[in-house]
Amino acid sequence: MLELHNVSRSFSDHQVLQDVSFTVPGGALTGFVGANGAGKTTTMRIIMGLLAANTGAVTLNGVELSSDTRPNFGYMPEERGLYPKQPVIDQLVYLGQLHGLGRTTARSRAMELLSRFGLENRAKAKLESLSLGNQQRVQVAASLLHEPDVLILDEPFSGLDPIAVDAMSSILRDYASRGVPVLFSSHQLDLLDVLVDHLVIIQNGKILADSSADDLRSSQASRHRISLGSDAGWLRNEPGVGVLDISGPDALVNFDSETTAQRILARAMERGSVTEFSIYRPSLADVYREIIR
Ligand SMILES: Nc1ncnc2c1ncn2[C@@H]1O[C@H](COP(=O)(O)OP(=O)(O)OP(=O)(O)O)[C@@H](O)[C@H]1O
Repeated sequence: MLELHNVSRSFSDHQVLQDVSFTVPGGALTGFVGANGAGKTTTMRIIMGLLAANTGAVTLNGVELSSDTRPNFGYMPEERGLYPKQPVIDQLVYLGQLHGLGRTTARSRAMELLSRFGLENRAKAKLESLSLGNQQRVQVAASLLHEPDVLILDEPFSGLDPIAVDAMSSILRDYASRGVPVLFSSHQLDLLDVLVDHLVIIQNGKILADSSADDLRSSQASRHRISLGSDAGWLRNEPGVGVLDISGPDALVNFDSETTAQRILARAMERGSVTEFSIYRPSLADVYREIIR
């Protein structure tokens, strides 16, 4: 398990991270979300040791990180680090060697990863000749070459089409299933909903949530989605009903009790047709919007 303990960081007088503490469990995919400028990249760079924290510590399995332990990290930075004009395989072999692999091992690891990502036929192509999705896969392959103990990825899904998103998701899930902590940032909340096991939410450099996805979803009051044959505006005047949204005949509400839910169902049926009356399970996108409000 990777843990941040009260990490703070300022640039001049701008405090970018304030007492940031969270966990990235092993064997789980952890999503890291927050608005532009919230502090995600800064946090990841501190985890990687590319930037120093002013205060606080980062530990892996309880041991504070030093430059000796960080080489086992895999990192995909926001500013992608590969050379567009160089052949894919040459760059991967070179990076593998930088991580201490012998040339032959680096080449065989690189080819193994490329074939796992369906790119074995593009090994000799220049990076720039690949589609964005395939370039992104090569970037991830570069971060996996040395079989890292921790994987940190800055927006690995940005700019990918749905097929490439699926491929990237299965690569990350596969890697996490080895027991490795995987942390990735993303602005795609719908994707996080299906992908992550654990979610960390950051806003203005402060952590607002650090929980399993299931706990976060169940932390929200249960809601009901109602669709009627006519305008649902009357629900606003009913005691015990909290209206979250009404749009013509459709409403999203919460009830103060099951008794209220049953009373409203009966009232709705008296008034006309009821096409939907169902419990609505909040998505992580709903939870995120609720928490940052
Ligand atoms: N080297 C730096 N010098 C000064 N300010 C910086 C530096 N690096 C980051 N910042 C500031 O820190 C804040 C957080 O930036 P950061 O890149 O960590 O946010 P982010 O959550 O990754 O944003 P995005 O989603 O847009 O990538 C921003 O206000 C940014 O301008």
